[in-house]
Amino acid sequence: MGSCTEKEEPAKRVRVPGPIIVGAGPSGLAASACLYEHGVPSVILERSNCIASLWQHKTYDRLKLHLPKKYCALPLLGFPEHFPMYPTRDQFISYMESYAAHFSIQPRFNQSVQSAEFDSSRGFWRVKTHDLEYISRWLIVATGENAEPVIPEIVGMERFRGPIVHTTAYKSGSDFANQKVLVVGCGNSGMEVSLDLCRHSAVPHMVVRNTVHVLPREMFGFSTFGIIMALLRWFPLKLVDRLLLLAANFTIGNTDQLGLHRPKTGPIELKNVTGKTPVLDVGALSQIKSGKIKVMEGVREITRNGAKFMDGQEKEFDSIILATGYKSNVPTWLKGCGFFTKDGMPQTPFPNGWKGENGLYTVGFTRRGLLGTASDAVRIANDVADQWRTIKDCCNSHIILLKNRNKNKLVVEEEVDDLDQRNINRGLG
Ligand SMILES: Cc1cc2nc3c(=O)[nH]c(=O)nc-3n(C[C@H](O)[C@H](O)[C@H](O)COP(=O)(O)OP(=O)(O)OC[C@H]3O[C@@H](n4cnc5c(N)ncnc54)[C@H](O)[C@@H]3O)c2cc1C
Ligand SMILES: NC(=O)C1=CN([C@@H]2O[C@H](COP(=O)(O)OP(=O)(O)OC[C@H]3O[C@@H](n4cnc5c(N)ncnc54)[C@H](OP(=O)(O)O)[C@@H]3O)[C@@H](O)[C@H]2O)C=CC1
Ligand SMILES: O=C(O)C(=O)Cc1c[nH]c2ccccc12
Repeated sequence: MGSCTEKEEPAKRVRVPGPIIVGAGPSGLAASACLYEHGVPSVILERSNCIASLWQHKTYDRLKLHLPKKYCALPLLGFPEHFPMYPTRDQFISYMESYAAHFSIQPRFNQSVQSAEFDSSRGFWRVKTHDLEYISRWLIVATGENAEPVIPEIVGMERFRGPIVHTTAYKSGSDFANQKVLVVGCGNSGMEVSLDLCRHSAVPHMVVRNTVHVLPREMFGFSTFGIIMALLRWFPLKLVDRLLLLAANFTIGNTDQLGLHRPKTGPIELKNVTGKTPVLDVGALSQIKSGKIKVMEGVREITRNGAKFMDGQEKEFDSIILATGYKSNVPTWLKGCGFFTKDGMPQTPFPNGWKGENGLYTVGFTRRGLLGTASDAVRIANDVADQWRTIKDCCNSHIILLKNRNKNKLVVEEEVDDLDQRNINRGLG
């Protein structure tokens, strides 16, 4: 038994000359690669045992990118030519693996960051995991907008006799074959999971409690996202939204009759303002039209055998899938810093949310998918590289002078001299 008076062992300290990056998803890898290109070493700390863990561990088998690959490429190295326009999950993971290998990125796995705090007296960040404390002048937050599942509290949930799983744990409809399944949520996950369930002879009932924009993934032979990007170059946002909705009405018809009512705000304006992604339909809509996916109003309560709905209906279900989205986890570990909202998103909106104070940066919090990640990563690397060069030049010519005059400024520089740069690039071996 441990006693309260027992002294805690001080954590072993690792001095990192370049930035510490938290998270080895696409954003962390992109930031590290861009820094590497500038000759700046970095260390990535990842809680999981692999890169792109969201994609490897928390997504379903049938997942494909829903934007064309050219809009999902990370900086400096694109997708292989032979990949299809919409790469599969496995192809995306293989792209991430080659990306990391190409830029010699070797994250430190099983290093879940428990706290990070700026030590203003020393001028550096202290980043703690269960066994180590990392120290650096720069901290790059790359833990993502999807770090944790959102699990709503629905009345009666504890009573339900069947399984309740979030989409992060959903792999395939084969686990639900011939079942009646309640899918809570109608974002891209809810739609795609419902479609997958149909393909495994399950009967999905999808809860649509609110308004939702559904757009076809392609219109007139072009990707809808490509059309959006092209229109945005020429026209104001509101006009682009109106054109988009005209075209969507023409191609998929009025979704109102299906119980899918559109928000008053257009799809791209809504995405920019709230982060709510429009559904890019890959087949769910035709299953809704044919009645194979049943659209339900909001859930009033979960019962032992099923659910009661707002419109008074009651139905039995074998399983419940929560397609209720994700949230950031930054507030749980980043301490004493007002840069993030209580929801773990940067206070400053895009495109200026990538840089905070005291060497703090964020990559992948733009609500603009992998395009946003790429834009952040390039900016961060340019900014850090400028400081890196200044420090190096300064250090080379004035090292003795500085050592005597300003000890604080030298903390990082002494470490640069101490550590073997090649090892650092490779995640400290
Ligand atoms: C199902 C799905 C499909 C998507 N499809 C597309 C698409 O087609 N196109 C597009 O542009 N965008 C898409 N997105 C949005 C976005 O591009 C992806 O979520 C992308 O993975 C974001 O990359 P990221 O590195 O910012 O975050 P993540 O991929 O979530 O990576 C963050 C990493 O940080 C780690 N981490 C979290 N907390 C800690 C901690 N405390 N300590 C250490 N490590 C930590 C996590 O384990 C994870 O590995 C999709 C999102 C989802 C959920
Ligand atoms: N192929 C691809 O590339 C895919 C991409 N994605 C992306 O992943 C991200 C996350 O998507 P997703 O997982 O769908 O999450 P979203 O946040 O987009 O959607 C969550 C859904 O759950 C609903 N919801 C939340 N709580 C409740 C509740 N208590 N009762 C009823 N409904 C509830 C929301 O409704 P409300 O609007 O009323 O809050 C919304 O419909 C998005 O950016 C998406 O584009 C996801 C899947 C596939
Ligand atoms: O899939 C996502 O989460 C994305 O954020 C990709 C994305 C960025 N901007 C968009 C506009 C319309 C549809 C998807 C996206």
